[in-house]
Amino acid sequence: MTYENLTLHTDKYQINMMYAHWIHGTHESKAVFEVFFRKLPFGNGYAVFAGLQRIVEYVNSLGFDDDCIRYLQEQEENYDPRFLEELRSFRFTGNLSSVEEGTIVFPNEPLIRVEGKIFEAQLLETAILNFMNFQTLIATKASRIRQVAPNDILMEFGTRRAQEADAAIWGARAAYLAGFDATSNMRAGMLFGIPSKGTHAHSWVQDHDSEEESFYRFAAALPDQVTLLVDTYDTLRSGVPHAIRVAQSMEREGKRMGGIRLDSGDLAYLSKTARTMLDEAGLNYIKIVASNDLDENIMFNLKAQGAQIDSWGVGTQLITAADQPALGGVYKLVAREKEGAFEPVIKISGNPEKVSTPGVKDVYRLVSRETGRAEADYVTLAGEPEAMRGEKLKLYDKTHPYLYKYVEGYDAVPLLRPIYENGKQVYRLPDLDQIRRYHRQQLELFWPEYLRKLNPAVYLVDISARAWQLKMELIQKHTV
Ligand SMILES: Nc1ncnc2c1ncn2[C@@H]1O[C@H](COP(=O)(O)OP(=O)(O)OP(=O)(O)O)[C@@H](O)[C@H]1O
Ligand SMILES: O=P(O)(O)OC[C@H]1O[C@H](OP(=O)(O)OP(=O)(O)O)[C@H](O)[C@@H]1O
Ligand SMILES: O=C(O)c1cccnc1
Repeated sequence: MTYENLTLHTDKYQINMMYAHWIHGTHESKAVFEVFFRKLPFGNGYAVFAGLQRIVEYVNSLGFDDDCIRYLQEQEENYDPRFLEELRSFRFTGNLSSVEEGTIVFPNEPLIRVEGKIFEAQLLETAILNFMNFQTLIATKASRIRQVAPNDILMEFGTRRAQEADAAIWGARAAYLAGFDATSNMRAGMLFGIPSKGTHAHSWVQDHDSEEESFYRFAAALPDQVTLLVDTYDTLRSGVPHAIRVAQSMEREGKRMGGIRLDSGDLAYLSKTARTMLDEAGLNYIKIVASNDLDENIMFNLKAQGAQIDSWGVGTQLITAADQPALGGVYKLVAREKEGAFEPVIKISGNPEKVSTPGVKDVYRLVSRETGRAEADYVTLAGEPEAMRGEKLKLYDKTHPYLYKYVEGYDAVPLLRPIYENGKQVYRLPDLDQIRRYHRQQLELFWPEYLRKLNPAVYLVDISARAWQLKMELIQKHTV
């Protein structure tokens, strides 16, 4: 059963709302939705935005074909056949702006803005959140892992534990854009141009009469930079000595072994002892690769213990974002068309964090000209001129308004880029290596205090006085 069309990759309630709009003749009226998340994952100080390429591919491929129409007809007898006929000509004709992949992002700022016919904008919610939430989560996890091993080789090994095939390949891509060096997934390598890397499994060793024979045969087949897994029987008594013998015999043929891999036991002790054994045998060029349920915390600990690990294979914990398996990004209506103009709308909640910020918004990163570092992100109503003109701004902490700071002498970098205008794609998707470079530049914009893994400083995301005023007015309007 393969069916690639993603048009019905949405919740039924979206189609029901589309239908109800169609019934009442309001389906062509315009609306604006914004995507944001409220809380950073993993206790991290920032998130790494990802998912845009998938969103663009999805929007470009939208189309209700015969199978979709037939299914909708069968599923819901209320749907008028004329509505279903109209779906056949459905395509996205609106505007979509988004933060670029690899951008460092924070809670409560617009990351994607969709402006279009309500009929169209409503359908997109589920898929956009699905792609953005997952990929941003994995990119953020990968970025944390990169932080603890800034100079080592990082390999993504997660496919066998991923939540199915799409998660494996898009997760591999997210990991790469946030700083991993390679993936073991060949399809992700082929589709996205990610370097692929691999060693061998225990089965290779088990499938031979002896470990040593298995090493010789593997090295003979793949002499160029071969990495041997040394923990099948006894790492220090058998695996490492056998690998050393094979490496020495390779040297006699003018070849060099790439590495050994440790996949169990005390990785600090084993790597240090293996390093000494390799060095004493004159094989200091052989790298040590580690794997086994690694994450940024274990890696940090291993480094603190002086582990001699050059290269890390990280699977389950990364690809499943095991310590926080979902990012809570949301897609909220911020304005609707009324009598030909956009009217801001709000969602009130007993939980102050869940009260939405009404109105069509922009977001700027205020980068100090003096230090080259980001001072704050500034969320405005669309078109507010002060930040764009570089005027002195007073930024408040909205929970504790007595806390404020002035910023001036900054460049206001708009974070939302036009991706679609009137349904036409106006953004050229960068290639993955450009995104990786851009992500590295993004990291350099931030003081290390915001980037540290544990208890990072909270970066200021401020909303303009006008946006705040509008929010207060709408809260009052709806609560009296
Ligand atoms: N020195 C260390 N300090 C902290 N954690 C470590 C250290 N060495 C290994 N670990 C981690 O401890 C966890 C448990 O390893 P465990 O001992 O269960 O593996 P194992 O039993 O040796 O191997 P396996 O069960 O996969 O064959 C793994 O996540 C591993 O990465
Ligand atoms: O541990 P992860 O971070 O997910 O990395 C991938 C793991 O997959 C492989 O073994 P597999 O899990 O298939 O078998 P094992 O647990 O017996 O080593 C590999 O040896 C790693 O241990
Ligand atoms: O190449 C490897 O060593 C590898 C790949 C996937 C999972 N575990 C290990």
